[in-house]
Amino acid sequence: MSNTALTNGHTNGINGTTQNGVHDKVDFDPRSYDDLIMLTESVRRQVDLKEVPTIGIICGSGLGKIGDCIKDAQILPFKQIPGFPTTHVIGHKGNLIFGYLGGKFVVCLQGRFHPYEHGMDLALCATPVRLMHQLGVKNLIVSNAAGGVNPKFNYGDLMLIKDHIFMPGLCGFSPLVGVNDPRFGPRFVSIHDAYDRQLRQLAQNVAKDLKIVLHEGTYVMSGGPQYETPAEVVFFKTVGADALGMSTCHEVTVARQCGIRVFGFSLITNIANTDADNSVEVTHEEVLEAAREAGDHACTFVTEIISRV
Ligand SMILES: O=P(O)(O)O[C@H]1O[C@H](CO)[C@@H](O)[C@H]1O
Ligand SMILES: Nc1nc2[nH]cnc2c(=O)[nH]1
Repeated sequence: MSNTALTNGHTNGINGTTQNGVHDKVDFDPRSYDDLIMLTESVRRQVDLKEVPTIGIICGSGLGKIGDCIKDAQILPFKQIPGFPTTHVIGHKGNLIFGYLGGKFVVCLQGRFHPYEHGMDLALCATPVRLMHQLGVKNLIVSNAAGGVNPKFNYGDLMLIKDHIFMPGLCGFSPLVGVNDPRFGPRFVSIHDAYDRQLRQLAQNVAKDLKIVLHEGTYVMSGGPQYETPAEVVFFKTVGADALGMSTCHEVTVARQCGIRVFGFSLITNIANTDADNSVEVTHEEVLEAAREAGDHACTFVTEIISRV
């Protein structure tokens, strides 16, 4: 089957009307397990699940090319998924894609929800990970565009995420706050091994074979949407950051709560400036341009990792 955009069972989202009897829930509560099950059932009804998708992918800003590489793709726009908000960030297409990559049946989020877009409702923004878990995902590949802090990093490099500093999470904005339904996973989640060691080793082997420069480092998620001041970049550098972004950590936290193994990588789209006397502007256009240039590269890397998982 060639790539197919699915238009049956249309719904307009959280507050939308539904057609074809697909979903009659008007309000979606991201902390309700029952709502998650309804969301999952709606997706199952709209897609022909040929196999259980055991691998999930989340595409970062401008990295939607990874989703475009999927074969026999069934494309479900976010607006057809009840409970999913819309994504407003340019470079995030807003599709849930099912199909084959690296010889495996995968589910891919071509676009993500950033907390700054949705009133810092991190549970809502991480709902796609809970959906993936319900669908059978065991391994999650998360990607993002990030500013490089480590002086060894260059524009266009890839960084494997070894660990993270989840700034909103440290300030009480965690997707796990609020009443916890134990069906989502434990109340207290150990996050010491968030980025799976075996998958990191596998990725290093892939990078070596493909002759790709792959750094390893710590990703910091700030709340955004503003980029960092030079003083903030120095602060993050001092506490151990190698790359800066505004996503990923909430998704990884939820993935770990439900027992999904995680592999994450950042594409270094700009070099973060530490000197207030040397004004260097960062723009989202620049971020997207870097991601566009690295699209094929990232796609080959992810495809090869998946084929070896
Ligand atoms: O993390 P992703 O989705 O790649 O997006 C990154 O790019 C945007 C800024 O240019 C921010 O949203 C930042 O988080
Ligand atoms: N916070 C943050 N996010 C980014 N996403 C891409 N580049 C950057 C950056 O420099 N800072």
